[in-house]
Amino acid sequence: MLFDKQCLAGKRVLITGGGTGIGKGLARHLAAHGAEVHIWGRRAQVLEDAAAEINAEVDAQRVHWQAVDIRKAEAVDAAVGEIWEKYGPLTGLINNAAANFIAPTKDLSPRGFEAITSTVMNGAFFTTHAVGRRWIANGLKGSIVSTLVTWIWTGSPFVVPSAMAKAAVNAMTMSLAVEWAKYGIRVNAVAPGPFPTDYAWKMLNPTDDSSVGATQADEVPAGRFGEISELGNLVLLLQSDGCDYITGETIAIDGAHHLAAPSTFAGLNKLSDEQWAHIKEQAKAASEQSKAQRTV
Ligand SMILES: CCCCCCCCCCC/C=C/C(=O)SCCNC(=O)CCNC(=O)[C@H](O)C(C)(C)COP(=O)(O)OP(=O)(O)OC[C@H]1O[C@@H](n2cnc3c(N)ncnc32)[C@H](O)[C@@H]1OP(=O)(O)O
Ligand SMILES: NC(=O)C1=CN([C@@H]2O[C@H](COP(=O)(O)OP(=O)(O)OC[C@H]3O[C@@H](n4cnc5c(N)ncnc54)[C@H](OP(=O)(O)O)[C@@H]3O)[C@@H](O)[C@H]2O)C=CC1
Repeated sequence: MLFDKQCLAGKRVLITGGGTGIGKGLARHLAAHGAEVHIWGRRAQVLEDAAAEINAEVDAQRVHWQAVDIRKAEAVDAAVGEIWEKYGPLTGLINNAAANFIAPTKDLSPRGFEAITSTVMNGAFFTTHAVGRRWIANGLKGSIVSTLVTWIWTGSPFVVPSAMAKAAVNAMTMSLAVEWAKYGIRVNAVAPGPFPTDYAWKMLNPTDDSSVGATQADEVPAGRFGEISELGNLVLLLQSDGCDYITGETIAIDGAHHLAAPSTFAGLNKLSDEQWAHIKEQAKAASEQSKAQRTV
């Protein structure tokens, strides 16, 4: 193990979207290094199962969950208040929840745009605001890390609402790093390349035709996908007290993918309307399955 098993003892970190994929991997990694972790999502059973799984692994009740829709500012504020009252102040926040699907921009409806941007941009702001203003009011320092993506620098066709909203969270990162440095609040972000997770791949690579650049391991100069433990180590460092002078940074962790150019969805330019209809049908089927489990 690279870091001491207890290096995050005394830390209390909230991870939005912590019940699945990367968020769950980060929850596991931080809990395995001694942190108390709070995970959010909209499906109670998914969160309960994730918390139970990790707690069994670490042999302690270190992971707690709340069903919260981060698009609802009042629900976010109430849930953060509940953590403060029941457990004590958070020391860290990971803005990780997101929504996304690939689609030709000309065919996007306003509601499709809103579904993605309200989650990625508004959700990250509401959570950051609810946590940050409590830190400031209580005179506490804290660490915020947002999970972005390298297309904040390159842009990417066919995921325009995501690219726009992630770029907005990058702007929030740089802006608040300056505004909140005097309170001891650090605001950073990570920009992962491809780390295949179940749901993201159903949304971004739902059919054989959609297997292009951004989701292909052989187009990563490092020749492989990322491993969540690597991302976990980076986030752990940013959540520890070991590098407090880093703030306002977005750190790529992508095996040099975005520097090598094919890491966007540009390859989807060749698809026909029929192929797009099939992609939408497959992605929507996955969404419907997940929506049926939502409790908020
Ligand atoms: C340079 C780049 C290098 C990087 C390379 C790395 C490669 C990977 C990079 C990955 C980066 C980011 C990844 C992610 O963010 S993956 C996250 C995936 N996870 C999720 O999306 C979880 C949450 N998802 C959801 O909640 C749903 O799936 C959904 C996104 C659909 C939102 O659900 P919601 O209930 O809010 O919305 P509705 O179902 O009511 O739909 C709202 C409108 O959107 C339209 N819609 C929905 N799905 C599609 C689709 N597949 N195609 C087109 N349109 C869609 C839907 O019809 C609604 O609109 P209308 O009412 O007008 O019909
Ligand atoms: N996988 C990859 O290669 C990459 C991923 N990323 C980023 O990493 C993060 C995690 O993605 P990944 O693990 O792959 O995908 P997942 O779909 O597994 O994770 C997204 C999580 O967000 C939660 N979520 C979505 N909407 C809301 C909402 N309104 N309120 C609360 N929670 C919500 C989902 O839970 P629920 O639906 O139950 O609410 C889910 O747990 C995202 O920010 C993504 O953009 C960045 C680059 C690459």
